[in-house]
Amino acid sequence: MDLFSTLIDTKANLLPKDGIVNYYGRVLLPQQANEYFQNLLQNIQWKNDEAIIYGKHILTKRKVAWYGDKPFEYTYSKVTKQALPWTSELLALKALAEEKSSEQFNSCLLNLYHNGDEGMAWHSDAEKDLKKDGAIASLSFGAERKFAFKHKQSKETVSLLLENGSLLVMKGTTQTHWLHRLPPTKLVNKARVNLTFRMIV
Ligand SMILES: O=C(O)CCC(=O)C(=O)O
Ligand SMILES: [Fe+2]
Repeated sequence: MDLFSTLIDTKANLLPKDGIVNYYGRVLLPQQANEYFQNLLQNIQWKNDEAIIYGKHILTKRKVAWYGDKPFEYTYSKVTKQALPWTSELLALKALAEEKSSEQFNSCLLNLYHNGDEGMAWHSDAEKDLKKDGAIASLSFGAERKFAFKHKQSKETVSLLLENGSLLVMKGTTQTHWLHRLPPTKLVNKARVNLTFRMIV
C-alpha cells in the first residue's frame, strides 16, 4: 500500500452517471515522479501533432508521441500515426497502471504541454481503433493541471486536479456519454507530461 492510498477513496466514482472515473491520486513518490518526468522529457520521440481541420493541415504547439506493443496504426484528426516500440520506463509505467487499475493496455498516447497556454479541447476517446468501452489509464507528470468532464446531453460538468505522479482511470461508458478536456490556463507556466494507456483492437 502506498503512502497516499489511505487518503483517497479509489472506489469512488467521480461521475454522477453514465460512466466510471476513478482518481487514484499520487501513485508515485514525488521524487520518483520527478525522475520519470525528466526521463520522459528527454527520451520520448516528441513531435508536434499534425491534424487536418477544415481541410487545412496544421501543427499543434502541444507535442505528442505514440508507443505500443506492435507498430499499430492509429488515426485521429484524419492523420495516421504508427506506434513506436516501448521504452523500459514506459513499460514500467504501463505495469504500474495495469496493477493499480486491474486493466490491460497495449498502447500509450503521450502529450507534452509546455505551459498553461497549451491544453486539449473537449473530446472523447472513442475512435474506431480503440476497444469499445475499454479502460483508459492516465498518468500525469510535472505541472498540476485541471481536468474536466462534460456530459454530452445534460452538459453537467465534473472537474479535478491532476497531480504530479497521479493516476486517473476512465472506464465503462465514459467515452460514449462524456467529453473531457484539459483547459488552458494563465496560472501555469511549467510543463506537464501526460500518458494515456489504451487498448487498441
Ligand atoms: O492531458 C491529459 O490529461 C488528457 C489527454 C487526453 O485526453 C488524450 O490524450 O486523449
Ligand atoms: Fe482524451
